[in-house]
Amino acid sequence: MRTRRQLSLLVLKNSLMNQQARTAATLPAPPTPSSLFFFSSSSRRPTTIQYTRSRSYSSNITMSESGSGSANPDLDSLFRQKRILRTKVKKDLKSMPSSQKSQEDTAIQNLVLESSWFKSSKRLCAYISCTPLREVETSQILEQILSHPPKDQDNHTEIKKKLYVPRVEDKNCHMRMFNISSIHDLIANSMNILEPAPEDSDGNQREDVMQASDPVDLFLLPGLAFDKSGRRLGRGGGYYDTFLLKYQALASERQWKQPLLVALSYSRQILDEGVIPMTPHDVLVDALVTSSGVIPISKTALERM
Ligand SMILES: Nc1nc2c(c(=O)[nH]1)N(C=O)[C@@H](CNc1ccc(C(=O)N[C@@H](CCC(=O)O)C(=O)O)cc1)CN2
Ligand SMILES: Nc1ncnc2c1ncn2[C@@H]1O[C@H](COP(=O)(O)OP(=O)(O)OP(=O)(O)O)[C@@H](O)[C@H]1O
Repeated sequence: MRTRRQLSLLVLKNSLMNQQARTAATLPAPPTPSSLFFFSSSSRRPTTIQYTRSRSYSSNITMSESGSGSANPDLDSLFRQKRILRTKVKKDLKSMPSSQKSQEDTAIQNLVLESSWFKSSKRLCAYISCTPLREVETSQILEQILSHPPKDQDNHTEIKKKLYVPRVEDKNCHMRMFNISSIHDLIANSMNILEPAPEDSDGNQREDVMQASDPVDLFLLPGLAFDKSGRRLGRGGGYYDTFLLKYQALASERQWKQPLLVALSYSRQILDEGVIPMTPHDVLVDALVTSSGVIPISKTALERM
């Protein structure tokens, strides 16, 4: 089995290969290292980071020990900066007044439920919000999807949406998304997050989204912090980035439209550009939903939202 470090180097290699195949438009000019307060000003090794606006973030890190496959201090430093930022954001979320939290939870979910891109979605992957993690709630959205299909303006019942939710398979960034049709399909895992068992109560295998014959059109993503360039800081497991890269590759292979990646965020989770450190496997989101409104970021989002 590969170690996390080997996996990361593999992803870096794939990412560099993918970069050649993609048409990448340029992100806004990156801030200078001195303006990134989480970036060390004493980096001892040469690091060139190219900011690309492709569906996944690709950074080209010049390794001073090229080809050695040994530790990369620049990458280590970025992961360290991510850990520091996670601690800071978690502390800030803990201090969020519960009245503000519930006001934002309701506003964000209503924005999603009332949006055309949500209403028109047929198959979606969403997270099951976990209260101790202080994530934006998804309970109202999930309830709406799983209970009664919404009615459109002419009072026609829309086609019931197909919902896939995450299940962590192991500690090696491996997560799957299974189809559920009821909230009762979920059980709490060791991290106290509700997730589906791979088999239903009749012993039938649930559909894994990677095996589905039709494309997912929408992902509702959790995260600890985001910026208006689409950068997303997760909880550090690498689960979502790994999954999204695999799903994007599957969609390309099958010539499907790429899914819209929408992250749900409290206002305080939106950080200034340049503050969120990016590592090679990070996938950019297409849009953010905050209590103040939807923020489309990518060209895809501007076209579809
Ligand atoms: N609701 C929800 N489901 C999800 C995710 C998520 O972020 N939110 N995941 C997204 O990947 C996957 C699970 N990954 C997770 C990774 C870390 C932690 C967690 O509890 N982290 C602690 C710190 C633990 C530690 O430091 O060892 C924390 O964040 O406080 C939870 C889920 C799949 N399901
Ligand atoms: N110094 C390091 N060098 C290489 N890989 C590392 C290093 N530190 C952490 N990792 C790996 O990177 C992955 C975490 O990536 P990252 O911190 O970008 O996750 P995330 O984007 O916050 O999480 P997610 O994708 O689940 O939302 C983990 O698999 C971890 O083992």
